[in-house]
Parts: sequence; C-alpha cells; structure tokens
Amino acid sequence: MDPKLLAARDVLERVDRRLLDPESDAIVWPTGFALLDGELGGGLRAGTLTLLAGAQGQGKTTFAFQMARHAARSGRPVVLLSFELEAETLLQKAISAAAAERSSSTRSALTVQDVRAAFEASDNTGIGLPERLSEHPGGIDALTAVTQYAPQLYIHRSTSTQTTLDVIRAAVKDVLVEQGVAPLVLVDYLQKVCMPDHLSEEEQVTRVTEGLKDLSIEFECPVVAISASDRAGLEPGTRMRARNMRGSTSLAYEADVVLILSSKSDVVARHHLMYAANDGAHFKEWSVLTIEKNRSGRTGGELEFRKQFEWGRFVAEGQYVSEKLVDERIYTE
Ligand SMILES: Nc1ncnc2c1ncn2[C@@H]1O[C@H](COP(=O)(O)OP(=O)(O)OP(=O)(O)O)[C@@H](O)[C@H]1O
Repeated sequence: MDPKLLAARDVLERVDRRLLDPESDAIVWPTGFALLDGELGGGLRAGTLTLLAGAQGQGKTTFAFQMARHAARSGRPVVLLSFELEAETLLQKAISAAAAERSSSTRSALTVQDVRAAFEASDNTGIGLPERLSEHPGGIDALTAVTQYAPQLYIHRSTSTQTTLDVIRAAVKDVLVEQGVAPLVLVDYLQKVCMPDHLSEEEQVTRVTEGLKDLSIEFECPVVAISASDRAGLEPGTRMRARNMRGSTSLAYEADVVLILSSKSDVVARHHLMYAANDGAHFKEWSVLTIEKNRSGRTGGELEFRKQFEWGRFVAEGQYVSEKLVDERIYTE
C-alpha cells in the first residue's frame, strides 16, 4: 500500500505513541522567539515550509541562525545549508551571541569582531582558541555554551554551482542517520540552490520551492528557507511584501508560513517619524517581523525585535509593534 495513504485510526495511534514517549519524534520546533512561537502555535512544524524574506542586510541570516541555535540547544539536530557564509563565520557569530546572552551589559560582551580576531590570529604563538577567548570577560563561558550544543548543529557549505536539491536531501539524510531524528533544515538562501541552466528563473524557483516542501513532508521536519527580494522589494522607500520575493509567485503559494523582516525605521508610518524626534533613532535599532502567511494561525501579526548585529543576534524577547506601519511607500525626504 502507498505509505502516504493513511488510515485515520493509524494517525490517532501515532499521536498517542508520541504523547506517551517524550523521546519520540517532535512535531513542533520552538524558534526561541517566544512571541513568534505564540503566533505559530508553538513554533515551526514538521512537514511545513517557512520562508523568511527581506531586503539585503535586514538580518535574515542572523534571525534564521538564531532559530537554529535555539533548536540545537534544545537537543534537536539542525542542518544549515549555507550558500553565503563560511562555517567559521557562523560560529564566530554563535560565540559572540552566547557572550551577549550571558552578559548583564551587552556592551561589554565580546563582539563578533573580537571572536573573529581570535579565530584568525596569525601571531604563531601556539595559543589555542580557549586561551585566546579567555582574554575577554565571558569568553570561555560563551565557548563552552556553543561547544555544548555544537554536536547537534551541522553546517553544509553550499554553492550555487553544486548544491542541488538532491545534495540537500542527502545532507538531511546523513544527519538523520547520525542523530536518529530528522533535523530542522535551514536553507540560506533559496534562489541559490543549483538548478539546470535551461530553466527560467521562475521555473527554477518554483521547482526549488516545491522540492523543499516535499523534503519537509518526506522527512517530517520543518524547512526554513531564506528568500531574496526582487528589485522592487529592494528599492528604498518600499515595504517588502511576500509578492516581492524574487523569482516566482509560487513561492508564497507553496509556503506554509511567510515571514518578512524589515528595518522599523523603513516601515513605520510617517507621522511617527515626524512627531517623535527621539523615536526616529530608536526605530533604527529595531526590526519588524511581519507574519504575512500562517497556515496554522493568525496572519498579519507585526512583531519587533531589537537588533544586536555586532553580537550576531536579535534580542529574543520582542514585542508587538504599537505604531502604525506603512503599507507601500514610506516617508523619504
Ligand atoms: N560584525 C558585525 N558587526 C555589525 N554588524 C554586522 C556585523 N556583521 C554583519 N553585520 C550586519 O548585520 C546585518 C545583518 O546581516 P545578515 O547577514 O543577517 O543579513 P541578511 O538579511 O541575511 O543579509 P543578506 O541579504 O546580505 O544575506 C547586515 O546589515 C550586516 O551588514
């Protein structure tokens, strides 16, 4: 019989088995951003595709990697297909973020730049990483924290000339075999997945999106893919929407959840900028995460998180946006 053809009785038995055995496969992966988890009914769900979009430099990688670290810290395997950053660069961010999380004053926590300097030291003194990081307050604790969840975190250095959907599938399978449970899969980013050249960009993006959705169903895991914006979405003065994702209308159609990251100063309504002089600066420190699509809950939620990019993170405790946001054009002088 087709394994995808399920008797409802078997489904109910499976739910019961899962509830009785806490070690069994999870179906919801909390993101670690409590407000977002609330909106998503607990977090990222097995068998779903989430798209995380935003203009360049808005913090998509930072946000996705923070979700990855949270899952790994909770003991869940994660595989990050990284088309953009080297594994070492990501781990520099992880160590700095861990230092900021542990520090009562973020300003004194070691920055990504401090960690990079330790990773790349070329003084030939034979001093290892722990000793170098111990020169900074909290450096060793941060390294220890990352080392503790590191066994669950896999980074695949992906390239647009070689990393096809089959390669991604094989990587997910490798992690499943090694860890015994399916991982959270993060793709950074979708438009870079290698596809045959003869297809148009629209066809390529459609196939990748469908392939990633299939992957989430096949492995019963959540897949999160970062999506680049098209040129309109990149134009200054425009609030990016799901339709501005680059390549295909099928992107938003296939996805179960669509999240858009914007800088708050770019999307807040004009009157807030005009009448609250101090808030103008304050808005630059925050990113707005709009839930544009949500198959398992409310859509349209607007959350905001404080940026701490020097420490490779957002402050996980966010808040609901209280100001009015623009729909399309924003105030530009
Ligand atoms: N060490 C650092 N200190 C301060 N800011 C940094 C540092 N490294 C990166 N940034 C900034 O942090 C922001 C978020 O970077 P991130 O890679 O998460 O964004 P992104 O939306 O994924 O970008 P892209 O579209 O280029 O992939 C960027 O604007 C980047 O310039």
